[in-house]
Amino acid sequence: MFKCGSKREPWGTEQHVDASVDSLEVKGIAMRSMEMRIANDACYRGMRAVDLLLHAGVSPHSRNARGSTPLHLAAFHGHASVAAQLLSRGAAPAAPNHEGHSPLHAAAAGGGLAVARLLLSRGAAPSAAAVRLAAARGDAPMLAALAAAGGEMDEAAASLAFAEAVRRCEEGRVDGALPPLLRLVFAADLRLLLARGRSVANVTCLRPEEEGGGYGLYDEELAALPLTEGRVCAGGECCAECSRIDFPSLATREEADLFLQELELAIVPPLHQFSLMKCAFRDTRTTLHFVRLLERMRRAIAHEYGLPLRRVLPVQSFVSCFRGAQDKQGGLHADESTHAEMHYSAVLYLSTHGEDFEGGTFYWNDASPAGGRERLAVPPAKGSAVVFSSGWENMHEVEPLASGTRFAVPSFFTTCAVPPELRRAPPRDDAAVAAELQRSLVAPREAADVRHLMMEWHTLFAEDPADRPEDSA
Ligand SMILES: O=C(O)CCC(=O)C(=O)O
Ligand SMILES: [Fe+2]
Repeated sequence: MFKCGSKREPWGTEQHVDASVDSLEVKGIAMRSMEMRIANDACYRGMRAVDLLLHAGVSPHSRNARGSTPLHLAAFHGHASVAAQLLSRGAAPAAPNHEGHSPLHAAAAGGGLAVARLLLSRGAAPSAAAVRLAAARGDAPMLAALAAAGGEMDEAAASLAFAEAVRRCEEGRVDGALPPLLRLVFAADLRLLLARGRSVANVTCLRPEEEGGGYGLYDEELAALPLTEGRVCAGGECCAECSRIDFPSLATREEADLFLQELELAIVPPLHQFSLMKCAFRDTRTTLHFVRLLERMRRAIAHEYGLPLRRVLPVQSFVSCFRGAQDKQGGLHADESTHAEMHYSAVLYLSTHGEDFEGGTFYWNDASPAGGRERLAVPPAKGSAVVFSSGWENMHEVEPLASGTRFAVPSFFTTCAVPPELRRAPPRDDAAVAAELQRSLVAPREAADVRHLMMEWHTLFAEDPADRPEDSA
């Protein structure tokens, strides 16, 4: 039986051999079948033997029982020179087999990057199925090659790639291949998020009239504070424009449900909060789900406010859980007023108003032009999020919970630089990034490790290596 290495061959080479035992005679060499011989030689002897066979008249279009061509087989086994030879002899770069799989699909399944690049350069289209195969294998270079040709990850592919990243972390395989994979997932997540839609309401930035004032105020005191146009953004570099953005689906329902399952076990009464720090001491899977969502919020903020990704740092993120009637949940406040370094906020909801709980609605609370205050309701829905500039223009409050359980993930970001005394040299390469992820996220030994991660985040999860800051925030 024909076997090529130890790889599983999804397009059925083995059946092919069983099905085509027709003897042929070429230049005195007895063979069971030409197709088999090409496939075999592609695997073991490479181009020279294939060259001889092709010269002897074997067709590069020959197919096995599943309709796979020699090009499919060369692609799966990563023989770029054989594939090039077959292509130069007229092999069709995109011909599907009986299952509809193209040679590129075979390359994506087998990890033959050079063949994949060759096929793409000959016009092979990167199908969603090929992208998903590469995603499931966590093959970042293959995913990058497919994306460069227009084959970007869809939601299923991004989740497969992330699941593979989680698996590697759980199995202790945190190496230089992991950061590029995570960066691809995070970039896909932002693209997919924006495709799911959002609605933006621009608002005039507001700050306290009195310089240095306006901090630590709540409720009536805050409502009465004299304000003027502009941002404070103490110590940071914020965008000059302010807004509030509704994302109907910052997390998909499946993601929200998965995360929620974990949280329901982790946040048991009387606990009603769960921070990333506590999360990192719980288990790798929950931590990484948290990190993926937090990074999506960070990228959404950088994108919406036109800020370089390296300037947006997470300062705090936690899951809040309120159960049953609560007299007071969140009075009127502005996030930047409560903590000066909070410049951008995001609140992701994991529960739905009217289904999982009653009350608990989020309200914008603005001074009305006619005097007094006016409120605008944002009823939480599973997977939805509000993202906003944290200044005095975006005062908000949360209505007391009447019944049910309400999970939310309030997250706060700063544009302040990391204080010089806490800065570390940015990691030199992806192996160093991986080592840092292992130390501060996958297997932290003390809370300080996770705390430090927040400050290093922007260097570990930069858009690309060139975006890693040399000496600043
Ligand atoms: O849970 C919410 O809806 C908002 C929470 C909030 O405003 C905050 O934590 O600052
Ligand atoms: Fe808030």
